[in-house]
Amino acid sequence: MAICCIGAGYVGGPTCAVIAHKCPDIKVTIVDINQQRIDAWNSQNIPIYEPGLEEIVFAQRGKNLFFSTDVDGTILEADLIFVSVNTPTKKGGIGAGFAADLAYVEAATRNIAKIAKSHKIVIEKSTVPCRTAESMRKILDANSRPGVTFDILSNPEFLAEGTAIKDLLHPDRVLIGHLDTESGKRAQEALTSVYAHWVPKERIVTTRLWSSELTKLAANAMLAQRISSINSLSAICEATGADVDEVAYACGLDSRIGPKFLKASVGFGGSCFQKDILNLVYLSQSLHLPEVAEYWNQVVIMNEYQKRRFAEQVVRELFNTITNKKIAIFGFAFKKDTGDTRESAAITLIQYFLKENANIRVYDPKVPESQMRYDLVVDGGVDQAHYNKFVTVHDSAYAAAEGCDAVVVVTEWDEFKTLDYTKIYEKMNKPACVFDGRLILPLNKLKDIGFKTICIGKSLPH
Ligand SMILES: NC(=O)c1ccc[n+]([C@@H]2O[C@H](COP(=O)([O-])OP(=O)(O)OC[C@H]3O[C@@H](n4cnc5c(N)ncnc54)[C@H](O)[C@@H]3O)[C@@H](O)[C@H]2O)c1
Ligand SMILES: O=c1ccn([C@@H]2O[C@H](COP(=O)(O)OP(=O)(O)O[C@H]3O[C@H](CO)[C@@H](O)[C@H](O)[C@H]3O)[C@@H](O)[C@H]2O)c(=O)[nH]1
Repeated sequence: MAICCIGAGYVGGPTCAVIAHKCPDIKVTIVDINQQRIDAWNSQNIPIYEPGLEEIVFAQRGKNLFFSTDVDGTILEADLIFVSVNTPTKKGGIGAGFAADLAYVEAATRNIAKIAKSHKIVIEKSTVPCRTAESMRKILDANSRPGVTFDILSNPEFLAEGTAIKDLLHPDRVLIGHLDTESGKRAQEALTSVYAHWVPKERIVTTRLWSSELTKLAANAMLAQRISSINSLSAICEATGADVDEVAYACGLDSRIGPKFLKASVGFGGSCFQKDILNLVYLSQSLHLPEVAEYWNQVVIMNEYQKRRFAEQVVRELFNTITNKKIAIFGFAFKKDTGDTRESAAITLIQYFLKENANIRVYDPKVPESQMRYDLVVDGGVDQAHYNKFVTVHDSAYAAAEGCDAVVVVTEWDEFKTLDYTKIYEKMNKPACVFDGRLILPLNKLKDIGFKTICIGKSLPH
């Protein structure tokens, strides 16, 4: 069997590397139109930081795992084709700001139709709106060579960045949506046989196509909803003296609620949650279900509120002005153990602080300066000259904090928990403040050192 994966990104790369690792009898080729990305996958410096990924890629590459820009040639020889391209939120036109931009999915689908000379099983791996498979089928049928047939499956990916390899090796479930036809069932069995190399049969769930597509949006919306719920409660905690960690812990002990995804924070980031909820909101609006749309939209609104609330608190605690003050930002990635910065809360916070003319000194163990510059200047609208004057990037937390008025913890990197905060305190301006946007620091210890400590969801006397 030969598998082609179109899209060598955060999903295509790790997912198909794990398939190659677990299925030595299958040839897996991951293709992309981005030459630079493919070159990086073929180098010693792979383009994605993900614990455990490098080891798997280095072990399989050149054996049954290949990275290539030969999209057409790979489609031609494949039996199964994963479409794992990006589906960002549309920036213009109908549905701008909400709907998913399906241009990349459509381009990949048209390419498959044009090239295929034999039957292909086309698998939606990208996160797409409900009933996208129907559009893909129409495109394939209308553009294929005579006699060439296709099956379409939905196989959404549930991996989280930072734990992608663990999630792929031990998934809670693998979901395969298929049409209720003989051919659809055969296609589903073919894909099931791939996952069955390592995933227990009872964890491979099969549903109708549309249920599978909707499940992906629903799962992300529900996960994000839990974060917005606890974040909304964090505001009540600060106002009342309750402690959000205690509330989350005690709520999570109820087996019907469970403990996961109840960590209050400066707000969720990442390329998926916001995009997929907005997608669900748009779908609901399109289906003339305004109350449903409004319900889910509130999850995003609460997330924006949380980021803004935290940024305003920093300014307030620094005597209502941060002009020319130095603020150390600990962490730029959207979560720990990844170098991905898409929709990171750090971007929003730094934009806010720059508008107040603060000096920003950033440290992140995995995000290079070029990425920060891209996110803030190219994508984030910060003036280049302003960035050059007010933002510096440092190679350690200690260096970033030197001479600062405040440290703001934005990403929950483990190393921030065990820094020598006495050493940091000594080199900061006084009063020295620590704002813990992730609830990871030993605040009582920091207070004893002399820090003024401010933490989401806790009204600590500082
Ligand atoms: N990032 C995640 O953790 C995650 C998890 C689950 C699902 N998803 C979903 O998976 C999809 C991919 O996400 P990602 O984070 O991997 O995106 P990504 O931007 O990292 O990768 C997508 C890749 O597809 C390539 N591409 C686009 N059009 C192409 C074409 N026509 N032919 C060949 N290559 C093409 C791009 O060059 C890019 O390298 C999205 O729909 C996303 O919502 C992402
Ligand atoms: O209790 C929590 C859990 C997470 N977060 C934040 O939420 C964001 C998203 O985290 P996470 O879900 O762990 O990472 P993602 O890689 O965005 O993964 C989500 O999005 C993927 C893309 O669709 C899905 O496949 C995953 O199942 C889903 O968890 C990050 O900023 C986290 O810091 C919190 O603030 N509190």
